[in-house]
Amino acid sequence: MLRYLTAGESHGRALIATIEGLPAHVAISTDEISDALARRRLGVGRGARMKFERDEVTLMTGVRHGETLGSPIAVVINNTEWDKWETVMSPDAVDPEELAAQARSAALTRPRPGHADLAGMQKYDWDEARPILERASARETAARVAIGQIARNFLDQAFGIRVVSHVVQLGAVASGGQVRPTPDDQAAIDADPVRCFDEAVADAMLAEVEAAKADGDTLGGIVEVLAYGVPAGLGSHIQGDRRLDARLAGALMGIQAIKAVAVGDGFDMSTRGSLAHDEMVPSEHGPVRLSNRSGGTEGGMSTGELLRVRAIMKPISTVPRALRTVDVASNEPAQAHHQRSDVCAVPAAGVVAEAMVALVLAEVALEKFGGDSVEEARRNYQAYLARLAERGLG
Ligand SMILES: Cc1cc2nc3c(=O)[nH]c(=O)nc-3n(C[C@H](O)[C@H](O)[C@H](O)COP(=O)(O)O)c2cc1C
Ligand SMILES: C=C(O[C@@H]1CC(C(=O)O)=C[C@@H](OP(=O)(O)O)[C@H]1O)C(=O)O
Repeated sequence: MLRYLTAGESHGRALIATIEGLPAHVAISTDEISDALARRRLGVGRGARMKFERDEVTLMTGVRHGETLGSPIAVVINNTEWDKWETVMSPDAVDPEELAAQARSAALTRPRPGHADLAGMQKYDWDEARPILERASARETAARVAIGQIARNFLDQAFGIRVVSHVVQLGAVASGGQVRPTPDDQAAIDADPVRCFDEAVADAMLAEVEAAKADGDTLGGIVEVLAYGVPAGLGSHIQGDRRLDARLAGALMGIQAIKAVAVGDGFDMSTRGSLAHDEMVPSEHGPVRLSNRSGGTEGGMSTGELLRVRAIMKPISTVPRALRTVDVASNEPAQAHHQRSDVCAVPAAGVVAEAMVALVLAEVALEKFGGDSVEEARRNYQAYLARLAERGLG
């Protein structure tokens, strides 16, 4: 069983992620995790914080001499800005006068539309938004990307499964969707300021971000994650919560600001059956599908075709042209708090989505193949492939 959790506040001392259930001998290094975290900072449209803050990674437990031990892994990402927040975010009680002297400690009583602020203040009994926004912030996604990288290495080393993402829509500018990168294109995608692989629209997407910025507005979009090398038979039809499509959707919807997920042709599938399904014909290796509209899952199981999922991100909630809200201290109309913010984080959301897809795939692959070492997982996987071939089904 694969289990993972993150902890940490946006301006706290550190983010922490733990993951348990990965086998022994997954090759992983601190540098690889740091590189993954650097990728999450990519993309035009991110705010000032991306420039001055660094992700300082320490692999605390579960890894020795570049290999996982099979024991719980704990990763810490230190917040390099901690000295500025030490009083405001102190775990222990602080001198009230010292706290009041800090501009950062001002009570946030004007909840920002689109954020967790108001619902969190209602639910957790707080008079201001700081105790809520600190954990609701997508700063937390750094912790997921860190453990997602270990899951990625496991998938690649045991099964040759590789994940890549690209931006397919930014604001009103959409790629035709037919230009699909492979994992070998990752460097080229990351080099593009909007992480778009479709040269025909990349410049227009960039212009869309600049226009939103000039207007004091923010921008949403759509990312697509592709997983290559996924064998048929991961996930299951036998219970809703075991379905691969349901687990992918849950994991992607669990990312801040993701408001819809489409598996395969997703929202375009409400048409005729003859236009929606993937016909099969015989081949010397068994049945092959003539198309992949399903996006690589049928009946909650992987089909062996390219896994293709999309996540729809809403525009950044903190809009520079501040939105109307209510000051809950006075119940008077007010403008929402705004200090700084990303204009667009869709390119970064793609990197987070890759991590979540990798974690789900690692989970279902371990359910199917088990294994306490990478070698054992690989052997079990190869035995399964051999059995499919023996039956003329793969
Ligand atoms: C990578 C990433 C960066 C984000 N950066 C910001 C930001 O700078 N400002 C902001 O208002 N929201 C940002 N968000 C979105 C908020 O975290 C999110 O909208 C908020 O927590 C409310 O959650 P919900 O949108 O899922 O309801 C970001 C989201 C992601 C995935
Ligand atoms: C720090 C990160 O993202 C933050 C996510 C975020 C939000 O509200 O989600 C708001 C911004 O932070 P702040 O409110 O402090 O300016 C982003 O910078 C990060 O991704 O590492």
